[in-house]
Amino acid sequence: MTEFHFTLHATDGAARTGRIDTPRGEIRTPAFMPVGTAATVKAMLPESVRETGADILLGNTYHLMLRPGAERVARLGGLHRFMNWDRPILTDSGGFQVMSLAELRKLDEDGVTFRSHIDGSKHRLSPETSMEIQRLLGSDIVMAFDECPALPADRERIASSMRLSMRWAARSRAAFGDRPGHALFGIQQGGLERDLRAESAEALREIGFEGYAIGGLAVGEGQEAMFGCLDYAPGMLPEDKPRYLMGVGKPDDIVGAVKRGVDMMDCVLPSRSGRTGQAWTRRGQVNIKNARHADDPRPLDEHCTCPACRSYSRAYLHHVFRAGEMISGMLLTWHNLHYFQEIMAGMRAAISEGRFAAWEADFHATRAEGDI
Ligand SMILES: Nc1cc(CSc2ncc[nH]2)c2nc(N)[nH]c(=O)c2c1
Ligand SMILES: [Zn+2]
Repeated sequence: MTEFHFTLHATDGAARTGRIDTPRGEIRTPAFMPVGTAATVKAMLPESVRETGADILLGNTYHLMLRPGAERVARLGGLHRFMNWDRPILTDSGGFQVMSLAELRKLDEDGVTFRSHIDGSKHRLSPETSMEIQRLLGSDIVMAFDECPALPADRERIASSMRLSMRWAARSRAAFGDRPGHALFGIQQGGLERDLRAESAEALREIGFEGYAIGGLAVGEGQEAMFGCLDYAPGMLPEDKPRYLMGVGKPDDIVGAVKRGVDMMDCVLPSRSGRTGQAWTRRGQVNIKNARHADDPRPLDEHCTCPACRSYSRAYLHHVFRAGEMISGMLLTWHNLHYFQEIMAGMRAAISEGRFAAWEADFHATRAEGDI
């Protein structure tokens, strides 16, 4: 049985490239993880997600515990079997989604009680129940149960929330048990406060995890503040373990995060914006619903090798979006996920060849501002 093991191959400044070996396959870092919230990457078949270059995808404890239920998924063979994805899966621990989606939630030292946004039924999440749910799902990378304070928040609120999350991190570690080949990641909190970020990193290092996430960012602070925090936060975490920045982001967020030492990221952006007609390309964004594309015979991006760009015109994509046809969301999601993976592959190669700065300069130079 292959253990869970991270190997660093090369660094270029603070940027790193490497590989995570897991029993279900390798994860090439820096890695972008598509989000499969309800056991599906929306509008994509799993084999298509793999074709875009993804090594790992995300699932959600919150959504799956409510529907179809973690016990049911376990009875049916676990999440990999259930959704026909046999490579690594990372599941978030649920606390973040409760605070952003559930109704009537009550937070206390032990955990959080909430009502389902689907049918109003009452549920409880704690470090212990989150670990049990993620075990039932069978995910390869389990996230510690944390609390992510909504910003803006004052320093005292951020400090007390972070310290609660650190107590929950210790309980998550204890409840996770001994699961060879599986990983538990701790989540650093502390908002934009450097000293609180350091306190959190030290607390997590004391407990010991197979990987470390940077939480509490991409919650409305803006790119400048996020990068300011990423100028020091990744370096506070053990350098021989993967660093996962949660919920990020737009292409230029991703490039800036990798530049600052982040190894893994996830975001709903490429899939969600694909369904709304927003295409991300190396020359900037294309809003395919815009009338200017109605007669355009060119592909979204003439350099792109994805199915949408190989075989369809902007005029066609414009038409099927305007007509509300399902193929519209499929093709743009595929293109966006393909493009995001192309960015990751480009950065992995550039870092391993010591030319990240040149790659980054070219990345920014070709991105015309606004719609193209
Ligand atoms: N910005 C952001 C995003 C997410 C969701 S990541 C995700 N889950 C499922 C899909 N994507 C976070 N999750 C946790 N547990 N903690 C955080 O601080 C946090 C911060
Ligand atoms: Zn394409």
